[in-house]
Amino acid sequence: MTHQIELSGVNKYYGAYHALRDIDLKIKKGSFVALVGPSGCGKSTLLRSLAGLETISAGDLVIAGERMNNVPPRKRDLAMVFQSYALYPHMTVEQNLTYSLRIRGMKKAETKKAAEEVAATTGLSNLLHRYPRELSGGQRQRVAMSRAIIRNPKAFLFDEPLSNLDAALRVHMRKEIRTLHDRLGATSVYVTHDQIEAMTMADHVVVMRQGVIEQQGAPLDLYDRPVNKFVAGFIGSPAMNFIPALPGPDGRSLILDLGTQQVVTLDRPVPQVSKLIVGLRPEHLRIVPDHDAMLRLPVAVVESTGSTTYITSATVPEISVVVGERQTLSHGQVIGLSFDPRHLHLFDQETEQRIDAERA
Ligand SMILES: Nc1ncnc2c1ncn2[C@@H]1O[C@H](COP(=O)(O)OP(=O)(O)OP(=O)(O)O)[C@@H](O)[C@H]1O
Repeated sequence: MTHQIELSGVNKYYGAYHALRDIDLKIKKGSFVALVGPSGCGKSTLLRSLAGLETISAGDLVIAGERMNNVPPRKRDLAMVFQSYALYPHMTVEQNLTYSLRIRGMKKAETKKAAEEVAATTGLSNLLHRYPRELSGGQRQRVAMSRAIIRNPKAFLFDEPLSNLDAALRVHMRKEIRTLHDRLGATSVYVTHDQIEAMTMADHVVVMRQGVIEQQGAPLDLYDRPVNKFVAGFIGSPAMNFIPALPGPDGRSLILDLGTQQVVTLDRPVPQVSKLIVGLRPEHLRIVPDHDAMLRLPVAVVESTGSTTYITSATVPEISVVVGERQTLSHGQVIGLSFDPRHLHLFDQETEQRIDAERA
């Protein structure tokens, strides 16, 4: 069996509110899947439905080949890791780790051995006798994960586990969770609203909006070929620039509306849709001498972090540009920009769906 978890036609209502709409999702054994989307899109509801903390209203949920729609959470054999670590404060790390084994009647000697084994994997061997209040945020997070690992579940379900941690620790824990996942050969489902977290940790990213899966696939496939304007704007940081445009009369150019009109000529036919949106990622724009420029924009703001310069144009819509080199630019100065036409994305302004030039 290659799929550890399969959802087909899953719908969830909270009263009249339709929180999950026709969800089809297949999660391969051993894969790391991230559910990502803005607040309220339904990602926690989906995760909680897998865990059995919510009952689905329609559709099928199959885990390791068994239909699980009405199976209670403890019989699903999944382990949930929350952002609030939910550790028992009056228990040591070892007692926290072995609690679930003890209530199932496992002998003391065996639970001790199991705790030591897991602690060796997660780097907690020296901390087994401490209480949660004696641990750092990262260590508590590791205890929470170890407590899930010790149960040897069919899959790990993570609900925004890193959102309480500071930025540096979050980056560190990202790597730690991914390394653990690889070492254990586990199946993991990870909820986050942070697209960078999703892109860097997961093999398969599921982008949700208003209870619907908008797109799913390998992280870089979503970046390279977003199916609509929503996914295009959600994946990538800083966000993709969107410019209203009309097809030019020669069939190979676009008339961009940046307050003033600017015409760019492409290497391919432009789809003859009455109104388009052009998508250009900030990192795909280059500053070039005026005679090579495809676009000319006045500069509004220049911010430099040392390694990277962020430029914002004084146009409507604003255009963001990210370059590696340092720039000495002044407010109001006009810069020439160029880009590889392969990096240009086109969307129908009406439907906001991607349009491919080949289909024109
Ligand atoms: N028990 C409930 N009763 C009614 N509506 C609910 C309930 N739980 C969640 N919802 C609604 O369902 C929608 C999806 O909620 P969910 O918690 O899954 O979103 P989310 O994507 O995880 O958001 P966040 O990132 O803010 O946690 C929201 O509009 C929420 O208000």
